[in-house]
Amino acid sequence: MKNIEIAVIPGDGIGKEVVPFGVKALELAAEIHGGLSFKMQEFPWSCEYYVEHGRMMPENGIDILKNFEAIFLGAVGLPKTVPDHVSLWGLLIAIRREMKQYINLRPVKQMRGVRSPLADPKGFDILVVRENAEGEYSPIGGRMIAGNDEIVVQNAVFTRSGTERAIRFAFEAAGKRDRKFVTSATKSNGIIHSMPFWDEVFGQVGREFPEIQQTSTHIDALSAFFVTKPQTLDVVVASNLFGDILTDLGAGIMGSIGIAPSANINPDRKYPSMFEPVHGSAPDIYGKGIANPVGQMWTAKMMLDFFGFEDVGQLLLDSIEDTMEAGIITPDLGGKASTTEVGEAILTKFKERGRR
Ligand SMILES: NC(=O)C1=CN([C@@H]2O[C@H](COP(=O)(O)OP(=O)(O)OC[C@H]3O[C@@H](n4cnc5c(N)ncnc54)[C@H](O)[C@@H]3O)[C@@H](O)[C@H]2O)C=CC1
Ligand SMILES: CC(=O)C(=O)O
Ligand SMILES: [K+]
Ligand SMILES: [Mn+2]
Repeated sequence: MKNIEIAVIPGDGIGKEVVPFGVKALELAAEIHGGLSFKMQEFPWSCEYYVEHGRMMPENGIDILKNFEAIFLGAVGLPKTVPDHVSLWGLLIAIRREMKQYINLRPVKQMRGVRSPLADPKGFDILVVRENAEGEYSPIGGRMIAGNDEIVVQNAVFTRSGTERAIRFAFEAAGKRDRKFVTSATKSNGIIHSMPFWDEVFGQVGREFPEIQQTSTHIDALSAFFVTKPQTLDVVVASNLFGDILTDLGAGIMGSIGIAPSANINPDRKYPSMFEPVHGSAPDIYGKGIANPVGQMWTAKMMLDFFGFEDVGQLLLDSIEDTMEAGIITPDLGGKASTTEVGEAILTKFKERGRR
């Protein structure tokens, strides 16, 4: 029997509405598998917690999380109450960095049962490998001289080790896929220090993988290719910000921001990895009961995969697609079903598939 201890952080907004279905999917996965169990502990760390305590999590929050094998998170952010840079850097980004979750894996693929907004999606299947611990997400810089002459500096940080490990991870991931093709997202025509450096490292690491087809594409053109010919892409490796933007675009071509999953991975497994959907707390729909739970539930599948339970994870993904194919979908996908109706329908399918 494998027992996995998980810290559950619903966070803010619709995170609180979709996480319960992700948790139920994990519990059901354990039941179906038979040799797996989860011990979950929930933490109320969020913007509401901030209002009460003046911080997003306790001072020893990171130490507390280190006792778990994984973190299952919803979303962070309540911009009318706490500025986004304060809330995200106080919880989400703090965890990514402190836990050395330097890889963010984000699949982008055409789903059964979802109508892609692309006229001819051609079965695209992309894995975005996003550098997740440095790059453009950086606390370095500052503001001076308030008023009309104000000066603001924001520095991006690229280390050789950080860049190499992200790119190497992407090549290794491509080696396990059919197409064996890595595209590097660059912008070395406009960003004259970090991106030529990124390209140089991509070339150097790429030489270790002669069996993998490899190319560099500027992020602007690559964004267009996500729309015009996503079926030509396989693994895409990108810096922190580029990967962030490309994966909401990826969610868009899949059909909705509400269905995309992600895994913040510490490949060394020295610290817990964190699993959260791509989407944020969606304050515009929070409280209406219409948030799509698919992103959170597919994220549960990524966690099952990470721990080596790919078979039951595949059953969960199949159940998600069955449900969408049956037309049980939330308004973001053009349907009328509620969060609960979709979540429960997926769990019912999952139970059926688990019995077979
Ligand atoms: N990883 C995280 O925790 C993230 C947090 N945020 C935070 O979330 C807050 C809102 O940010 P936004 O830029 O509006 O991004 P968002 O992803 O929360 O929402 C963007 C749009 O997608 C829709 N949407 C998102 N998830 C959905 C779901 N599951 N079902 C149906 N519709 C869904 C929303 O209603 C909204 O119209 C901010 O505080 C932001 O900083 C944003 C992105 C990621
Ligand atoms: C904040 C956000 O959207 C992300 O890093 O994924
Ligand atoms: K999220
Ligand atoms: Mn994002």
